Amino acid sequence: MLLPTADARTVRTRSLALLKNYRGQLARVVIVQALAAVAALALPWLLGDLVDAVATGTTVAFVNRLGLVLVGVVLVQSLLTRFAHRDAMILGEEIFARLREDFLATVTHLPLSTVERAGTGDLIGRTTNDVDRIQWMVRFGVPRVLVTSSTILLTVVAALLASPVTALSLLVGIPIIVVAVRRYLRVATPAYLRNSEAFARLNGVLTESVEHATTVDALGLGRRRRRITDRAIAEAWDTEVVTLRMRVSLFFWLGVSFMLPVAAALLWGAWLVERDAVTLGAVTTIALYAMQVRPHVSELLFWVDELQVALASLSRIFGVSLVEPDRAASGAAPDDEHIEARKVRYAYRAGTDVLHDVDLDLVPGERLAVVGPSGAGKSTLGRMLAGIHPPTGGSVTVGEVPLVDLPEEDLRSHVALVTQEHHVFVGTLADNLRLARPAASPEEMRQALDAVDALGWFGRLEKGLETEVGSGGTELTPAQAQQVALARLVLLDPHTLVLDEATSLLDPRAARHLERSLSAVLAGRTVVAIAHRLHTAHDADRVAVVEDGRIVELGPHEDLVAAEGEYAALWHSWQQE
Ligand SMILES: Nc1ncnc2c1ncn2[C@@H]1O[C@H](COP(=O)(O)OP(=O)(O)OP(=O)(O)O)[C@@H](O)[C@H]1O
Repeated sequence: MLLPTADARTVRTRSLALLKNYRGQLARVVIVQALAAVAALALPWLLGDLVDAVATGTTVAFVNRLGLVLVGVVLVQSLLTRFAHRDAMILGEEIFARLREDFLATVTHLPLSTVERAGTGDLIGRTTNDVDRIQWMVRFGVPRVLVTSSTILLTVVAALLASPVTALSLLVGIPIIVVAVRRYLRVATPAYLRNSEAFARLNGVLTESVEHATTVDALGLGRRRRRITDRAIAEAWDTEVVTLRMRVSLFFWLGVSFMLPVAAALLWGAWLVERDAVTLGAVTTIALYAMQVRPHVSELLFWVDELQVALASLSRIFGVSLVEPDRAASGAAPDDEHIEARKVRYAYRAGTDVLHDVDLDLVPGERLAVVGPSGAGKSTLGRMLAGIHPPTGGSVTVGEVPLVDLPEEDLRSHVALVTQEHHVFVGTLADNLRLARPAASPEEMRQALDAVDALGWFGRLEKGLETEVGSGGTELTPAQAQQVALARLVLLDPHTLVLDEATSLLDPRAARHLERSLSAVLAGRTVVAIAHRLHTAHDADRVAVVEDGRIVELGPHEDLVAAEGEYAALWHSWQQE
């Protein structure tokens, strides 16, 4: 199931709402551009006057004066055009920045379960390809559409003012444009969608072959992969031919419609001049306007085409904000640190519960180990206890308030999940630590690193907290990355921690060192440890045995061993290993 896409109406209302924030700037761009266009329109007008003056007889001084005025007009027009372009580009950048920030805020608050169900590929496609397409449209398209449409409008108005009868010739291309563009728009969007889908498939096939080249080689799949690739290329080729044919036909008819007004202005003008209905100068003016408006109409239509692609991307981008939130802060505040799960059920897919009415009462300050066979539901229970997903049934509460009723930032100050994924974000070490507590002082961050036994390597960093880390910066080892994550927990300071296989992926030496760091972090907190090595269970205050989504045994290690049940069997077999 993919993330939703917004319908045309939503795209329209959201785009207008976005543009509304820039009403002032938009008006400024249009006004400056209109002034530039008026200056540009003065040229044909003055040239028309010149032709008339020469035709009826005039002085050299008049021609010189008009020449000077023409130079002045060109200068003013260039200056105004420059300002109009600059303002339009700044506006484009600001609109795009706003769109991107809003989108990022939405994406980072998406319910995890929805992203997991949709697959990260869809979201990544939207945050990269679609954002790029919009960027192109907003940065260059929006300013150019403003510029070209205001120029076209003013040219037509100026032509009508200069000589209404002759200006009629400008309209002859319109029926052809309307028919060609309407036909094109009808087929363009589905054709472009098919085209991008075909290229996405081709990309997938190529990436798969390259990424798994050794497997392809080992199993002798070369010929088969080539056949699949050829098919994908053929499909991409076919869709590309369709879109190209579409464009060639469109641009042929547009070319005709652009040339037609110039020819019409000359023929119609000549006919009118012969009958003394208009002057030669008026015909010159209109013919020049017809020439002048051509590139603008052509550019506007180019952007109309690009707009189709951008609108498809916008509907995918706005679609992300249509995802229903999986929680809403109720405003209730927990009055203690007691976490309790009551009749918790959870289904990743509707109708297939992986947890069945789980009850668990955590004693504040205790260490609880969760053990059980693979796929029993341990991690899912851990995620429920940390408030990552809202349960499908039942509730997990802290101080009687459901975890999912707390604002996200409050939730993390109560309970946090520690997994083996420790991403180091691009930025400084301080940026990475402040993710947990934005207001943390350098001293607090240093103390947090000290608490997790990281001062050794930290002391060797020349720039200390200001060291750039993450991809492209100083490379941190997996153990160091994990210590940064643990230092973040110290800063976050939740009273309860859920550890999911926190140290299992590291080599034993690093793991022992990290366990020391970890125990410093765990001191004084309630801890739920999802245990894969039973010695964690042995050291815990209580052990919960999960099987098929149920807690089947719960109690201290000694009691469970004495009871000779599931846990005792696991314990004995682990000891024998
Ligand atoms: N994101 C997911 N989407 C769909 N099903 C899932 C997802 N994550 C887990 N499951 C399923 O839920 C059940 C419980 O999985 P869970 O990871 O909670 O078990 P576990 O006891 O932690 O297993 P392990 O020790 O192997 O990690 C399994 O059947 C698993 O296939």
